[in-house]
Parts: sequence; C-alpha cells; structure tokens
Amino acid sequence: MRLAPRNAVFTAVDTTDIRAARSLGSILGPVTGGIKLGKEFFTAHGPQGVLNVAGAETPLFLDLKFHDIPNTVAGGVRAAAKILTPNMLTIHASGGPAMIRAAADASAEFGSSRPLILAVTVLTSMDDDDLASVGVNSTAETQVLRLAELAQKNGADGVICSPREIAAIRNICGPDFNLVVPGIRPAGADHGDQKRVKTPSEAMADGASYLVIGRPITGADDPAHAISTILGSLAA
Ligand SMILES: O=c1ccn([C@@H]2O[C@H](COP(=O)(O)O)[C@@H](O)[C@H]2O)c(=O)[nH]1
Repeated sequence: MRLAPRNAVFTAVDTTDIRAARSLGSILGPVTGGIKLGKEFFTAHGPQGVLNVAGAETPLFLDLKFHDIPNTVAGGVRAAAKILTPNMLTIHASGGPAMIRAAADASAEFGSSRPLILAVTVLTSMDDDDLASVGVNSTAETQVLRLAELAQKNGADGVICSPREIAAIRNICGPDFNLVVPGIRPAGADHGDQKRVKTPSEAMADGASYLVIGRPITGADDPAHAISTILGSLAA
C-alpha cells in the first residue's frame, strides 16, 4: 500500500526537554504519520514521559532498539506494548533468529493492537569501514540484506535500513515488508553523523514504507515550515 506523503513521515523527537518534545509533538503529530521517541527521551523521562508527549491520537514509533537474550527482549516487548501501546517498536536484527522470533511472538500476544516489530539492520551512521572495525567483513549492503532476510524469516514485520538499501531489500523481501528509513537528508542539509543518506523524495521513490526524519525538522528555526517543505517535495 502506498501511503500519502504526510502519513509516511515520522519525526524523530530526540531531546531531554519535555516541553520542547510536547511542543514538537503537538505541531508535527497532526501533520505527519506520527512521532518517534527513542533512547534519549525515554532515558530522561521514562514511560510516563512518553505518555505525556504521545497522546492517544498520535501514532507512536518507540525506538528502544532492544538487544538482549530472547526472554528479556520478549519481556521488554510485552511491557512496552502493554503500557505504551506503540504502533512500531525496534529490536536489533543482530540479536539473532531466536531473539527476533521471541520479539515477534511477544508482540503477537497483543492481537490487533500489537506493535509492528522492526529489526535494525546496520545503523545508518556506519559505513563499510565501520563494519570492518567491528569484525564484519561485508559491505553495508550485503550485511543489511543478510539481516533483512533473517528478520523476515523470523517473523519481524519489517526492518530499519538506510535509503541506500531500499531497492535491494524490496527485491528480496517483497512489497509488503515494512522498510522504515532514517538517514534522510533534504538536499544541502547537514549529514551530521549519518553516513548512508538520500533525500526524502529519493527514498520514497525507491520504495520506503516510512521515513524517519529528526534534526532536519527539529533543528530548524521553524520546524512546521521544515516539515511542510519536505512534504511538498514528496508531493511533487
Ligand atoms: O540506523 C538507524 C536507526 C535509527 N536511527 C534513528 O533515526 C533518527 C534519525 O535522526 P536524524 O536527526 O534525522 O539523523 C534518530 O532518532 C536515530 O536514533 C538512525 O538514525 N539510524
């Protein structure tokens, strides 16, 4: 299914400032697919903070990137699904088949209100040299494809990948697998620590399901204008 551009964008609200997070959530939540809260916000404010920022009407992508033994990850998924009812929840695919399966099975216990389980492949801040430095002697693309297949085989609903791998994953995993894509930078924007990037329109044209965009929106003087420019580029 092809989403309207606004529904395909999740804004990464990475801050410890709860007032700023609430303000961004109220400005961006209604005009985009929803908001993503991750480790920075969660570590500072915990589940109650998440509930304060993501109202019931704002779709929530909870990006906690669980990576532990299967039993512990399953418990984390259950706790998050019960207390925070996120639409999407992340684990690391490199936790292996049993861990991915445990997360998928735990999510399935929540029936139609279960969160999508998305497996992080290779962080978008890493390139081939970074992978070699941690003992992975494959290109980022080869490693992403390996982990995407593993995630799909073990029940994940989709993966987190960079925009550079979207087309190759679509070929292998098919049209229904969710490809949720950070590493998005409008033309001319600062890449910061992101190494495998493309523009929003390139990523959507390649077949992304959702885009995750943080600093190009939240770091702008006028976040509402920044998101409207991005959505305009997608509509065009
Ligand atoms: O491989 C990954 C996995 C997750 N992220 C998260 O996405 C956003 C991107 O924020 P920007 O400010 O647009 O760079 C951030 O919350 C990361 O934790 C990722 O970038 N790459």
